Amino acid sequence: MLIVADENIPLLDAFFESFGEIRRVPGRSIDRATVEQADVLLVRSVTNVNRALLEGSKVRFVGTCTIGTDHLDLDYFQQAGITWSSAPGCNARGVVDYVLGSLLTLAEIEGVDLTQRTYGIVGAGEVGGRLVKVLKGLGWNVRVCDPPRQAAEGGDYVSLEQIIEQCDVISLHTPLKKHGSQSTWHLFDKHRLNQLKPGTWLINASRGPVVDNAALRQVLLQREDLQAVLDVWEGEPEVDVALAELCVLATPHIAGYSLDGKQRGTAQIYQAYCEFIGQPAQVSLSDLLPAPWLSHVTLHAKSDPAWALAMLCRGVYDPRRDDADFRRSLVGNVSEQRAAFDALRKNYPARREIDGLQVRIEGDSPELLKIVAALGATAV
Ligand SMILES: NC(=O)c1ccc[n+]([C@@H]2O[C@H](COP(=O)([O-])OP(=O)(O)OC[C@H]3O[C@@H](n4cnc5c(N)ncnc54)[C@H](O)[C@@H]3O)[C@@H](O)[C@H]2O)c1
Ligand SMILES: O=C(O)[C@H](O)[C@H](O)COP(=O)(O)O
Repeated sequence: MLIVADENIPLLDAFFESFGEIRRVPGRSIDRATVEQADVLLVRSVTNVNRALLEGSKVRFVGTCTIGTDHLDLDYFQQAGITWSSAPGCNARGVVDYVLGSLLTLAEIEGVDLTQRTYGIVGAGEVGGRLVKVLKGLGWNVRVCDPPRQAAEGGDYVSLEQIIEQCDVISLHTPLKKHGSQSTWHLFDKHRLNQLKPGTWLINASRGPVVDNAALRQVLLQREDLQAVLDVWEGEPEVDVALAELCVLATPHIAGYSLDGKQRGTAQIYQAYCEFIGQPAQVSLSDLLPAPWLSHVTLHAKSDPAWALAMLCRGVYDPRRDDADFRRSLVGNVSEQRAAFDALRKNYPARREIDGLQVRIEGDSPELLKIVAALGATAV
């Protein structure tokens, strides 16, 4: 049996070698000829998997080791009888950590107290839902917009217009949907961007086209009060360099790139494949994932809560390094810039997740305990 896999998928041997031959290919080079003889195709988000790629091939199972599925033609899979799976939630924690790090950076630059801001989360699924829990756990003021969930479940949601009117910080966590009533293509278009409250911070770690990038560049040029953080770009790996230069933080689609999240993605696809072939899963991620790089921290009860929050988050992950690496790569011609975008992602340092921390508080501090609990870390 032949498994064709994106070379950037971690732990391929550990999870898949018992099933057959694994052929590793750069994700953007996977083409008809590469997959023709494959039984199984394992991808990440950079490979468009559709009729043009698969028709005439032997592929019967497609796994994407990612949360997003906008690169998969699911209607075609159904017509062609191809089983598929994604990895829901696998790297959601990494994105939450990225947003927390971005907020800390913005607060430092702007001299703002994060506890005094109102946060608008657009899309409250695996990523947005976890982010809401962390922010509410910190006692911060949060509004949530998720029309599909609101229609299905009811609950305490607001409209996008209310988010724009009421929030100082807007963080986007919707899937990219190009068509239909819940389309998120250019959800933030020129009109909505112009309506942002003075001083709004806009964070996009969902998919590039959820924000009209050309419009955002124009609006940022006209309105110095707005601050943007972009992890995802229209047309990536090519980015609008002028837009990147206007952002407070600019990163090459690495918000979810924790080691834990990437390995979890492979593990989830392995489990889905075992179900597909009717075999019990025999390999477990817990036997493979290394212990956290930073595990035990002791805080004195008298330490300042804002300092403690920043120290705990940044001790594990600080997006400023990714921003600096990315900015250094924004030189040269377009093909050099595209190559640099992919190289930064391929050679990404092994980063861990904040909820792997174990925190001891020396003395009595309900405020610090609240922070530890909100971050999902363990108080010991
Ligand atoms: N930058 C990264 O590294 C990174 C990492 C993980 C995920 N992502 C992106 O983030 C997206 C969200 O991830 P998730 O795991 O939370 O997905 P999810 O499917 O669990 O949740 C998405 C939520 O968005 C809601 N939604 C859909 N249309 C909406 C709209 N028009 N307005 C408001 N809400 C809407 C859905 O109802 C759902 O609750 C993924 O689809 C992926 O594209 C990016
Ligand atoms: O959808 C996802 O899971 C994320 O966007 C993921 O981080 C994408 O990573 P890639 O597949 O591009 O390596």
